[in-house]
Amino acid sequence: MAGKILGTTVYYDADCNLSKLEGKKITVLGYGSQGHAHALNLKENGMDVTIGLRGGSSSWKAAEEAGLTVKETAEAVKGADIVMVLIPDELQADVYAEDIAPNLKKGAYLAFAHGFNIHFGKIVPREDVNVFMVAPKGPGHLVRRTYQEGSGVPCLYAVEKDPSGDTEEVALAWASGIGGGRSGILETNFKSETETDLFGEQAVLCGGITELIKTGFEVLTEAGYEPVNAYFECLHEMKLIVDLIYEGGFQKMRHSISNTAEYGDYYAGPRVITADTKKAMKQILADIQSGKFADEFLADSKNGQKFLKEHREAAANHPIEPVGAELRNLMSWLK
Ligand SMILES: NC(=O)C1=CN([C@@H]2O[C@H](COP(=O)(O)OP(=O)(O)OC[C@H]3O[C@@H](n4cnc5c(N)ncnc54)[C@H](OP(=O)(O)O)[C@@H]3O)[C@@H](O)[C@H]2O)C=CC1
Ligand SMILES: CC[C@](O)(C(C)=O)C(=O)O
Ligand SMILES: [Mg+2]
Ligand SMILES: [Mg+2]
Repeated sequence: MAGKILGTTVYYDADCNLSKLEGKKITVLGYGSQGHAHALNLKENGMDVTIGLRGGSSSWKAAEEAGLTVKETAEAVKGADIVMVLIPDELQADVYAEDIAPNLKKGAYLAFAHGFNIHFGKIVPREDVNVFMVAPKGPGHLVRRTYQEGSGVPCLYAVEKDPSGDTEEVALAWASGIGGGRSGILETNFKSETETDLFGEQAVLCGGITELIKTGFEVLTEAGYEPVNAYFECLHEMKLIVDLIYEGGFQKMRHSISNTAEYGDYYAGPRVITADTKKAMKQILADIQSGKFADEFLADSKNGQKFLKEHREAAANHPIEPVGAELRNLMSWLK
């Protein structure tokens, strides 16, 4: 049953009322990482789900093959009781202005999996519209996979506007319907989710970890060591070590490694992540809080994603990638 964890309210399936979704027309915009997971999990929970996509979308066929009704965005929004916006953040404001706002019925629920556009004021819904967020704390493909396996990814939820008076119940039902209530649905607000999510992915989960792995790999290979050894030490074992931390904290991981490794951990870690690194992280957070990051990210999108595409290409051509591709061929369980 519902409770508090470290001051945050947490709900489970038993606290959620799926009937808040039953009989409602649900539209999920986008059939990508999050879109396919929300749509399929809700459909398997008996909900009436339509997918909205742009004409000619590469996702159209996959959604239809999964047994979902697919319509162009504006058509899919018309008559919907709940519209969950699961298209890329940088496109949402334009799609909202062109296809969603003119077709969103009075009193509808407008939902997001990340607070970016509401928090930074890029989307400002009408006063009659209920606005909530269900943000899974994990990639969409795991939202789907864990649901199929019988568990679920924990979700944050938040309510921004509640003219109907029951938006929190609808949000909790959504989070439960996609599997979040099996592990926990935690209350937050749009500001906190947006800023912590952006900080996490930039400084630690995506930006931080890939730079750490890449730099370690470069140091070893530039010193003449075999790329295979460098890959195992800096990338392959990362998952195994993080799995132990995930299961039982730093203590479980340090219990499992040798004393040599544990001594080296305390001896060298603070030389890699220094006071300067912390200072840089604080600046990253400040740029998120001020909206500087959001504006630069959106400007890059309007500029044909020049920054994103150049960096995507450079990363794909880094020497660690062919080494990984070859080594993963040895790992039959990854196929
Ligand atoms: N990825 C993740 O795991 C997480 C994402 N989120 C949030 O979820 C939201 C969706 O992200 P994510 O799942 O990564 O998105 P994806 O990039 O995976 O979604 C792409 C989908 O959106 C469709 N799409 C693109 N442009 C349009 C358009 N103009 N009109 C209609 N459909 C369009 C694409 O179709 P096509 O291009 O074929 O037309 C495709 O189906 C974001 O707010 C994100 O921050 C939150 C938590 C985790
Ligand atoms: C860590 C990246 C993420 O925030 C996520 C999967 O939670 C995202 O935006 O994709
Ligand atoms: Mg996230
Ligand atoms: Mg994110």
